[in-house]
Amino acid sequence: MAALPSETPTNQEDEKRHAAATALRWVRSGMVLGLGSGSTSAHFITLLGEKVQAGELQIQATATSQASEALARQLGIPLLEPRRGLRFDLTVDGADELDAQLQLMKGGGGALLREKVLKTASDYLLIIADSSKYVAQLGRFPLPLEVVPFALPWVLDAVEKLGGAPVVRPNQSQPDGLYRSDQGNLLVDCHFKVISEPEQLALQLQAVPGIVEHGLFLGMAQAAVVARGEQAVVVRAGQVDVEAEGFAELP
Ligand SMILES: O=C(CO)[C@H](O)[C@H](O)COP(=O)(O)O
Repeated sequence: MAALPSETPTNQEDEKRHAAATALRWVRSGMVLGLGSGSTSAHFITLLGEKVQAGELQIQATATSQASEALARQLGIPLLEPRRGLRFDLTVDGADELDAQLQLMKGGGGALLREKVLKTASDYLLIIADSSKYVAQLGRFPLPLEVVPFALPWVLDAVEKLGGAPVVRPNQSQPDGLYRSDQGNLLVDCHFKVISEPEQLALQLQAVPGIVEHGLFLGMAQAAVVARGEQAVVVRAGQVDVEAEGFAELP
């Protein structure tokens, strides 16, 4: 795995904010943006909102979750509803894990379905992450699945056969004690420990009826900004560049 610069003691939240601030260099006035979900994306949306309020950026956006949409609305970011033909110049989103080949694990915040929908309608996916997310191999973080409630028992059986220990995501504030996605579906977190063949696993999961989407995002991201200590590095498949003037140009 291509190495990040050596670690200096830092706060994870500072790294998230630093990655989000660096990602602003990708944004140009006139762009239509996809807004990701989770705490790193929330930093990005907040910083973006400040630029919009200051009149420094004119952009429009669609969010990947109700939470991100509410934050963007509160900050005065012009929002677009889903419609046919809508495309995004750039989507900026977090990840639970990423490797040097830009294989991603996403969905820790439960928004993987909308995240994949927006990514598929985007010309460019930029991932923003703190250094803890950069891994040699995917799988330590449990792989999230969005699952139709009726199909749950058979999905659990199928995941077990594939070698992952499935856990239905809890939410104690719900009457049934279970977490629901923005679509009203359940989330199942699959503990594989190591995912040695992500492409094969993705195909196997796609073949299980009732799994609406899985959290493996393979071959989808163009670049990632990973913050470590005071530095932000840009990861493109197989390559790590320490922050440098001009790296942020879109291809
Ligand atoms: O995939 C996601 C939500 O579905 C998030 O991007 C992922 O969970 C990272 O979250 P955070 O930035 O809070 O660490």
